[in-house]
Parts: sequence; structure tokens; C-alpha cells
Amino acid sequence: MFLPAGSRDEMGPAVSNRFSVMEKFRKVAVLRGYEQISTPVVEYASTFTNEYVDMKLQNMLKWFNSEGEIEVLRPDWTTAIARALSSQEHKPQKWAYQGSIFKTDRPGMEDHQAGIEILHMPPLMGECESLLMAHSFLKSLGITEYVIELGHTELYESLVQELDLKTEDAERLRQAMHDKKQDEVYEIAFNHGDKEAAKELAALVDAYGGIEVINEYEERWKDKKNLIDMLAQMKKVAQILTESGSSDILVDLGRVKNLPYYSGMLYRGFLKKTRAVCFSGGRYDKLYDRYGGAVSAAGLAFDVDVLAELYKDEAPLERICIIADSNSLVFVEKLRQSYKNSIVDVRTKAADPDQYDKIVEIKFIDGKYEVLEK
Ligand SMILES: N[C@@H](Cc1c[nH]c[nH+]1)C(=O)O
Repeated sequence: MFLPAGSRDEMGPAVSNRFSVMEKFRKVAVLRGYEQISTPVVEYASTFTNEYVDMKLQNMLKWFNSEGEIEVLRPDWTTAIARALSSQEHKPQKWAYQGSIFKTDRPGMEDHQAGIEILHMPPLMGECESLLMAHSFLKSLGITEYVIELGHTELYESLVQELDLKTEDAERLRQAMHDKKQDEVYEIAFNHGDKEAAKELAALVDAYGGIEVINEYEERWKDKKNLIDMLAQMKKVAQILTESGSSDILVDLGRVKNLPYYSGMLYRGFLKKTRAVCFSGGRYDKLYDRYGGAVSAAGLAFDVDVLAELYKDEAPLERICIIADSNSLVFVEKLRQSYKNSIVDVRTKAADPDQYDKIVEIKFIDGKYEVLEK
């Protein structure tokens, strides 16, 4: 009530767990050498809808400003950061950020993200650092039961290039591939190419599983050098992650990009228990073409809302309630010093004992304040 559809209030643990997740993220990012970056929540729509980014205006929260230009609430951090960094010197950079993104094509409209962007690093360094950072961060939250899924946009894109597709059919094919509708993939590809190309694309729908899928495809594509190189990249990243003790790895060679700007390896983290996606990212060098190009860029964003739902404080603080009144407040403020590293809540009435580990009452006896345990 009194809120636009999709907006919501949050209270208690839903909020505090989110802040705890964000604090942990910041700590891990700082210790891995990331600098913090923040961009405004209001941007021009054209930052996200221009031909290099190509996000859909219909999914953005938008309005006209007084000059008649369309402004939006930030729908994507990665693009906003690319805009903010466009005039920066080309030297290795690692940025970390946290905050909301707004999209109307999902329930809730506002998502809380924490993410990293790694620029001007040699190939594979960005992908590996993104995923190793994800491993450290999830570990710091006590999350070990997750699966990393690796993909590569250019596998599908290079096969599709061989077809003669109009924009609309290209979109239909991408959707069918995304939904893993093999018959539809075959049909669209066959109608716009030949039997061979259609068979290859349809087979890609099933190219999902452990690292052995890459081995199979190395054999299958042994004459396609560009595809073999991409598989080698995926294999190398998988090997580095495995040797670093990271989580289980799956590959999906038929994965299509979920954001238009990706142009290389893609990765996602799934929680084993719920299958929820807890992070997602990839390589996106071409996004920088708008700003002069020749930039190596990779990164990922964590879904803070998904992580906050799982959050458990491993060493909860002792909770103490002091029952006092306005006369004893000065005394109570001093008394706090003796409860270092505890949550000290001052109330005026006996509080719910279930909420506290200890309740003490301040009484004025014989001219001085006494602390009585209850
Ligand atoms: N911006 C992407 C995540 C990402 C960060 N860097 C690269 N990709 C998303 O919202 O899914």
C-alpha cells in the first residue's frame, strides 16, 4: 500500500544481513587490491541504449528531464563504470562497487549488487581474478556449496555467423538456444543455412556438463582453429580454478550471452541447494569501443539479495539489555565500556528475555546507581 508496484520496504534481518554481506565484500575486495568506485543512480538512457551497449529502454525506469532527454535509474553497473572510466589512462585497474540496479523486467525492480571490474589486464587474468575473487568472497560468507558454470559467447556467435539471419530470426534463435529448445534451434538454423550448420548448433544445446565436454568438442572441432582457441581458454581457467581449490565446475558451450555487451568467456555461480544464481559476469572488451576501444575488460556482479538470504553470522555478539531511565543515562553510557564487543540495548521496561543473553537493571539505591542482574 502507498508504494508503486514492485517497490518494497524491508526490515530487520533482511536489511542487516544485506549490510553484513556488503561489509564482507568490501573487506575481501580491499584485501585483493581493489579500489572502490561509485556512479550516480540517475544516468542518461543513451549511456545504456547506444549501439555498443544495446540494452532495452523498455526494461528501464525512465522519465524525461526538463530538456526533453530521457533519464533512467541505473540498470547496469558495468556500463555506468565504463562511462565513468572512459577517459582514464590505459593501465591495469581493479574496481569494486556496491549498490542497486533497477530493471522493470523482473519482480521487485530493485536488485542489490556488489561487483568488480578488471581493466587493461592480459587475457584470462580478468576472468581468473573474477572467479578467484568470487571464491574468496563466498568462502568468507561460509558458502562452499556452489557450482561455477563456464561458457563462451563467441562459440555460438561464430557458428551463427555462418547463417544468413535477419535481426528478428537472430533473436528467435538466441532465445531458443537460451531456452535449450533443440528442435526450434535446428529448424531456425536449417531454414537459414544448411543441414550441417543446423546440426552443429542443435548439438550445442546438449554441450553441457563436466570438463569432459570440452575434450569432446576439441575432437569434434579439431579443424576449427578459432573455436579450439576458445575451448583452450575455458580449459585453462577451469584448471586454474580447480588447482586453487575453487568449487565444482560445469561448462555450457551453448550458453548465449545474457547481456548484449559480452564478447568472450561467460561465467555464473549457482547455489547447489536452490539453483539460484549468486554471481554472473564475463569478458566485455567491446563495450569500450564506444570510448575509443582497445580495452581488455572482465568482471562479475554478485546478487547480494541471494547471498543475504543465506547469511549466517558465525560469531553472533552477546546481546545485553540494560533497563534504565532518563536519570540513569549518564551512568549507563559509562557502563557500556564494560561490555566491549557486545550489543548493548538500553530500554526503559523489562524486555523480552528471548531477545537477550543477559538483562540488567539500573537501580538508584542509597544515593548511587547499582547494576542488578535479572
Ligand atoms: N553487469 C553484469 C555483471 C558484470 C560485471 N562485470 C561484467 N559483468 C550484470 O549485471 O549481470
